[in-house]
Amino acid sequence: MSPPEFLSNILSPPIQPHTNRPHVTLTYAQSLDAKIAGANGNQLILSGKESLVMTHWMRTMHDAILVGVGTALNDDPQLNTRHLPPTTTPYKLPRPVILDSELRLSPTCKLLKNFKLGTGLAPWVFCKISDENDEAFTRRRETLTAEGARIVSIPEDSAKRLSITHLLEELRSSGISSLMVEGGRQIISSFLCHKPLVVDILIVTVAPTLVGSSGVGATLENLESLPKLKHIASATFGPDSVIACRPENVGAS
Ligand SMILES: NC(=O)C1=CN([C@@H]2O[C@H](COP(=O)(O)OP(=O)(O)OC[C@H]3O[C@@H](n4cnc5c(N)ncnc54)[C@H](OP(=O)(O)O)[C@@H]3O)[C@@H](O)[C@H]2O)C=CC1
Ligand SMILES: Nc1nc(O)c(N)c(N[C@@H]2O[C@H](COP(=O)(O)O)[C@@H](O)[C@H]2O)n1
Repeated sequence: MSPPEFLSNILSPPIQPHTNRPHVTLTYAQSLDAKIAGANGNQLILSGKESLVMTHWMRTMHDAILVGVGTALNDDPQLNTRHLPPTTTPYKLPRPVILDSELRLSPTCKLLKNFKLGTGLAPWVFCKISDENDEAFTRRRETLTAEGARIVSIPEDSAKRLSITHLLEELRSSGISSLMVEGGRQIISSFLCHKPLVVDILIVTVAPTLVGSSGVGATLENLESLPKLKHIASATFGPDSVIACRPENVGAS
């Protein structure tokens, strides 16, 4: 069993990292009207089973998979490869990575449960550099560590968000060559609009569904902040269209 040709063509395994950061694949599923979730952020299963399998193949092709704490709290994701066909050789599992300044991740989340059951890698949780007198923060750190998470403190950027530059450098020096970023909305915007560009490839599944104006849109940013894209490839998986693009001028190592 191997990934669909669509993926092996555009991600040419093994995916090559840059000197100081992993290769970054940004991916998400959206409705025809560009919504990634329902009203109040309700999780929607937009992908049909064929494109979901494609996404799980994509997960096996990356060393790590990142979501924001908004998604971790809202969806309680597993970020594993359970939709792939059974096989005798286990599939490579990506390292779960969560961006979580305040350590709000639940100690009972599925990512930590899967780690304890031996069905997932220990999550790496990136947080802010805290004041050592912040006892509540220290307690949350100790609790998550006891449950198996690796907690990594990194600086914030000028907008008081965890610095994507520091995150990517830290991942690269921890042996992560390829990172798949799955969302949610704020994370998609931060990665897409980061200067210098850090997204190597954008792979979007478009499901033939309408969500309406109460849904959560894929990006928060205005047109001027968003990169120009060059189309790389498209394919259909069941009823869904999957489009791969590369931001123009990405690639500095
Ligand atoms: N259809 C799809 O493919 C997907 C849909 N979703 C949907 O997206 C929604 C969640 O999106 P959203 O609420 O925006 O949450 P996100 O998952 O984007 O997480 C955002 C949080 O991450 C933390 N964070 C830390 N550093 C950064 C940074 N540099 N940039 C951005 N965020 C950072 C912040 O919390 P703090 O300040 O506490 O650190 C922030 O509030 C859910 O409804 C989910 O279902 C999610 C993934 C995929
Ligand atoms: N590919 C895809 N299609 C959808 O319809 C989705 N809602 C998502 N969401 C992302 O997948 C995470 C859930 O992963 P698990 O099924 O728990 O492994 C969710 O948190 C989003 O990141 N993706």
